Amino acid sequence: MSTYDLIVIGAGPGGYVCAIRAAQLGLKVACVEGRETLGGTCLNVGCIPSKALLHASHMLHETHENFEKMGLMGAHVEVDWAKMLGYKSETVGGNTKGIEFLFKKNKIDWLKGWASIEAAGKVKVGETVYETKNIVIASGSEPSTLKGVEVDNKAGIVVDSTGALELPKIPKSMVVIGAGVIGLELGSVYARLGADVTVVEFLDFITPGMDGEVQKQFQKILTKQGLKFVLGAAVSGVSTENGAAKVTYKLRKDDSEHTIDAEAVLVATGRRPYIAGLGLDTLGVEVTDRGFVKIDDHWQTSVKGIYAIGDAVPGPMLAHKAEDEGMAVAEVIAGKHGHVNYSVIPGVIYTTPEVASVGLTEEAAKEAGRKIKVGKFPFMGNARAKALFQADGFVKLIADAETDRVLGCHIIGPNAGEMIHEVCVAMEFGASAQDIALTCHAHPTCSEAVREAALACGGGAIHA
Ligand SMILES: NC(=O)c1ccc[n+]([C@@H]2O[C@H](COP(=O)([O-])OP(=O)(O)OC[C@H]3O[C@@H](n4cnc5c(N)ncnc54)[C@H](O)[C@@H]3O)[C@@H](O)[C@H]2O)c1
Repeated sequence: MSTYDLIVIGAGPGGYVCAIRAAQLGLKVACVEGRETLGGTCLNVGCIPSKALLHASHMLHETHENFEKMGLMGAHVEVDWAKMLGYKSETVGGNTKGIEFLFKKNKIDWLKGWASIEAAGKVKVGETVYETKNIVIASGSEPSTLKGVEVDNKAGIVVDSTGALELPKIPKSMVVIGAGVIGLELGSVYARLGADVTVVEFLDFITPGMDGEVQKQFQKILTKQGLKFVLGAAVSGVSTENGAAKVTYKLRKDDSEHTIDAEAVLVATGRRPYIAGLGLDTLGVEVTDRGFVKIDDHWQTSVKGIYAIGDAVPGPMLAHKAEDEGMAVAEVIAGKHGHVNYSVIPGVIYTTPEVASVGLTEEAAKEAGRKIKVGKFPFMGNARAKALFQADGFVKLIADAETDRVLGCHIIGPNAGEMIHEVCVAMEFGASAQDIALTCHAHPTCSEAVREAALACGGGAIHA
């Protein structure tokens, strides 16, 4: 059997991107994937299917809430759930097939099955042991479990993010446990589809790690959209009876116990690395106390020739962070320089409006003792956002008080997930807020709000 230069374990965004880049650099590459289709969590049961449902439910919301305001009259649009799920599956299928095509084009062997590592240089799939010079672990993550809560995606009552993508019906009521990215994206899907959604969150605020002002405004916007929030509440158990669920939680402020009944419960309390079965213990690959694979500056684990990237290693669990690491580690293995700028990794919540951020929050900057300027601009002053009925948010740009260098940006607004990239590029180039302010922005666009926030870091925004 021929020897590979690289075997990548896992064909999610980290793994498949790593395999493609390594093949482009002339390496002989195989990628092991046990799922029926390539693309990992992101394409199969994560980013992509959820975006299809977010889009469809947003369209529904537009017909119900905004069409009449624009003079678009007519019959009330109804949901055909089976058809909507079909659209979601087609979106997924088109993308996973695309990766298969890219593998063929780049002459990457797809080793079908679940891998374990016998030793450095030996990967076992089924009964076959493959020889390779290098191994990259890109095995991703899985939903974490919660004590007292049993997820059963098949039954479709208490589900995790995977089960929430194909509930048997649109529930009349839903409890979402955890006000993180998954809980709020999928919670807003079902709220728009007509469910009465209550989000129960352990902390006293939503979206931990985000800018404080963004958290508050985002919660207000979601509340206006019909989501209810119970904050400072620890869920201690969920029971099911007669096709419905009862969620028990304790308020942290007074330890009082409460319950909520719901037709469906989404458990969205985080994800954990998926590395069971790889045989890392036997190999002596070190892991952190939270179960992430330990790596050095070149993504190499404690065992030479075995690398790890993506959700399996510490850092934000984001597909694009995994992709960047995948490309970088392929470069390193090919003897070149791989680089990831961890201070410029955007984060996006794909609700409507979207929430996007990059770099330092105001709180983190202050905690680090940095002197900063904050330039804020509300979308109320942006003509385009107003025409889209999405003017409730703002752009907040953070710059160094002395050098004016851009340190971070936080946006709630229409297509914030697209807009954030102008700031990412600016940060990569070490730009100042003035550089953004002096850059001509097309009118009328939502991106003008980014320029206005940059102007607000200096002489002042024009339309504020
Ligand atoms: N758009 C995106 O970029 C995107 C989309 C989906 C997932 N992801 C990533 O996937 C990972 C998992 O997402 P997530 O939303 O599940 O996790 P998360 O860590 O973002 O949020 C989980 C929330 O659950 C709360 N929680 C934990 N235990 C609780 C309890 N007993 N009762 C009440 N609340 C409790 C936590 O305080 C936290 O706010 C994240 O790293 C996220 O960034 C990203």
